[in-house]
Amino acid sequence: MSETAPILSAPVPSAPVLSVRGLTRTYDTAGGGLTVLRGVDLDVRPGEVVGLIGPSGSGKSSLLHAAGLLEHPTSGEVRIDGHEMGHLPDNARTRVRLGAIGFVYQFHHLLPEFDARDNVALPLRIAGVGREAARARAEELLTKLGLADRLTHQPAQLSGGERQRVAVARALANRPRLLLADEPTGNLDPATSQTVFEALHDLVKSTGVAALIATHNMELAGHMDRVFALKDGHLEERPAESHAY
Ligand SMILES: Nc1ncnc2c1ncn2[C@@H]1O[C@H](COP(=O)(O)OP(=O)(O)OP(=O)(O)O)[C@@H](O)[C@H]1O
Repeated sequence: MSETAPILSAPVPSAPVLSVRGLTRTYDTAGGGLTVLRGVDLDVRPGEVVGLIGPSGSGKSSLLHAAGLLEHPTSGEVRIDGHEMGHLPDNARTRVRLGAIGFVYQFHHLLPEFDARDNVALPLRIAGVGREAARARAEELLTKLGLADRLTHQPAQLSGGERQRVAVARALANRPRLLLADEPTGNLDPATSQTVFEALHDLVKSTGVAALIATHNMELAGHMDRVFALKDGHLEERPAESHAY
């Protein structure tokens, strides 16, 4: 597969990048069914940074996992670029996930034996991009993230904030349509969180990727385009400047 191979057929005109409708998620537990999502609707459009807040255990990760095609919801629809994902066979869902969706987690999950550039190039190499082209793309992204002088540093030689910026670059390497981030700054001090968020935010705006970011950081949530709180399994949009739980 080349870097430009289409992952999905053409986007449905004017469809959001991510569209979730009537999403429910019930886990089987020893104590019986545990329902954490009770009918979630959400759209995220190109270039939008949408925040997801809510107390621990409210279902933020569950929503991201369903939106990112890592898990099937119990019911409801997940559409990417207007295409319903629920009926796709697993190999097609995996292909969409690898090509159209980028993930950033609280912990960077970088490979310790690879330097920053090769960590970012890895998803491109997996997608079949040649070594030099993959490295060039990695350098371009790392430079945009202010890491031009850290290309050959291994993760252990980077600060926490630098590692998270490398993780952001890796998530965007394949030019995904959708970026999903689960507490991307949850492990960082407030000043570093701000730096990482600003870098991520600028890249979202300049690339037009659609971003959904789960966070406990209300300061950062205040800088997002829209913010939704998960409460009792439902999403409630929070008006600007009042992103409180
Ligand atoms: N595989 C699973 N099996 C059973 N219960 C689960 C499973 N995954 C999550 N849960 C439960 O579902 C609820 C929601 O979990 P989830 O991780 O989505 O919340 P969260 O809002 O992301 O929390 P946090 O902010 O702490 O990361 C929690 O009560 C959790 O224990």
